Amino acid sequence: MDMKSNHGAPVLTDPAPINKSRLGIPSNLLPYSPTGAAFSPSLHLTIPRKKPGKLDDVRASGWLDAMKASSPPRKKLTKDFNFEVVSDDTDVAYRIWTLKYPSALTSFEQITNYAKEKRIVLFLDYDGTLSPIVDDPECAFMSDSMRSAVRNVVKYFPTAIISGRSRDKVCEFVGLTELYYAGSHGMDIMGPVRHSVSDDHPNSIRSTDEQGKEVNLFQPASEFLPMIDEVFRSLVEITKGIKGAKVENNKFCASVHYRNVDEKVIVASWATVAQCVHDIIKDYPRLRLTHGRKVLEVRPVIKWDKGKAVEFLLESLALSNCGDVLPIYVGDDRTDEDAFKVLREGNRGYGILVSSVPKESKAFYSLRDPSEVMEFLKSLVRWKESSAL
Ligand SMILES: O=P(O)(O)OC[C@H]1O[C@H](O[C@H]2O[C@H](CO)[C@@H](O)[C@H](O)[C@H]2O)[C@H](O)[C@@H](O)[C@@H]1O
Repeated sequence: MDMKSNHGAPVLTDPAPINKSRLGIPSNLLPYSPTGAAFSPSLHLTIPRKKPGKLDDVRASGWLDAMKASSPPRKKLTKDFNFEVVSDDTDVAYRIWTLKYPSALTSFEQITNYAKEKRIVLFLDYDGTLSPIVDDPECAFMSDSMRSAVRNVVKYFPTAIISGRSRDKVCEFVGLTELYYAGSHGMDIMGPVRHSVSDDHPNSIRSTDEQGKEVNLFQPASEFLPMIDEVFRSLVEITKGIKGAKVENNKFCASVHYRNVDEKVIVASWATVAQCVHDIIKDYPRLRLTHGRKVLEVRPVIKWDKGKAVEFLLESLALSNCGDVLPIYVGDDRTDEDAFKVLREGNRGYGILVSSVPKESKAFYSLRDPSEVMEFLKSLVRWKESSAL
């Protein structure tokens, strides 16, 4: 992989927002959907207008549709996949879906057959993958059994956790030192030191980890730190009257959670959250919005994402461009699709989507939930141990 052309300088895209948008909405305010996730245009909310025309901004730009789509109703899910099933038949729909995205557990032999003679590198998302989704983001703890599964897998396979959270926060949740961490959707990578071109990048600095080990800290969006901080504070201020809304500082991005906001409460609905975020970021053409699971994420307009982070880490580990390397990425969210895409399009490895409902994805395989992720990690360890005998 050519680090100079691919990673050396994350290029800032054109900050000029006007005339590139549909409906005259600045491009940074359009829902960012690199994978073409389906947003239903027919979803409709009855919401009183704050100011004439105002809520039309977020509705027309698709924000509300995308917010709805972050937890789609059963009917919609089955309709998206053209399943002629009634809404209660989610299990049937799921089983049909797994024809396209087979379970990584039932396909385990197929995966390991392919992995024979190859070095597996593991990339794991955190929320919804290693820890179950919970109402309070501060309480998304990883179970001890999951921690022990990760600790064991790390003994055999180079492993990195790539999260939307701040790197410090995800390190604190995971509490293991033997692996690599990338926070802020890959915009804050603490990886191994390697005397390669990536180490010479201005956004790359030598540092030491908590154990005093020399590491390479790569922060391609470092110049955005003051801006994100300012926006974080404005978002806290503007949403403080919205019951259930919560703003999280993820260092190089800010996340506005609406999981606990009542979707239909007239005075403080999802539409109000969307409008508040819109009102703040419309003045920041160098920031854009992405959608996660009941969360709006404000992040810099740079060409950097979890997919780039995977490529960067493979390069740092000197495992890029090696025919005998099999990267496996396990994740549950839209932002993980960037990594699935990199693996699929480069024909390099497998994405595994964690989902208990049918979803379109660039992944190859699926797992239902974090407990299946744990089972998969344990299976990898058993396989490795038995093949070493
Ligand atoms: O890339 P990830 O590690 O999956 O992080 C993505 C976001 O995860 C967190 O939010 C999600 O999980 C919360 C806890 O289960 C849940 O309450 C929330 O609704 C989910 O969106 C995290 O809080 C965000 O900052 C991350 O960006």
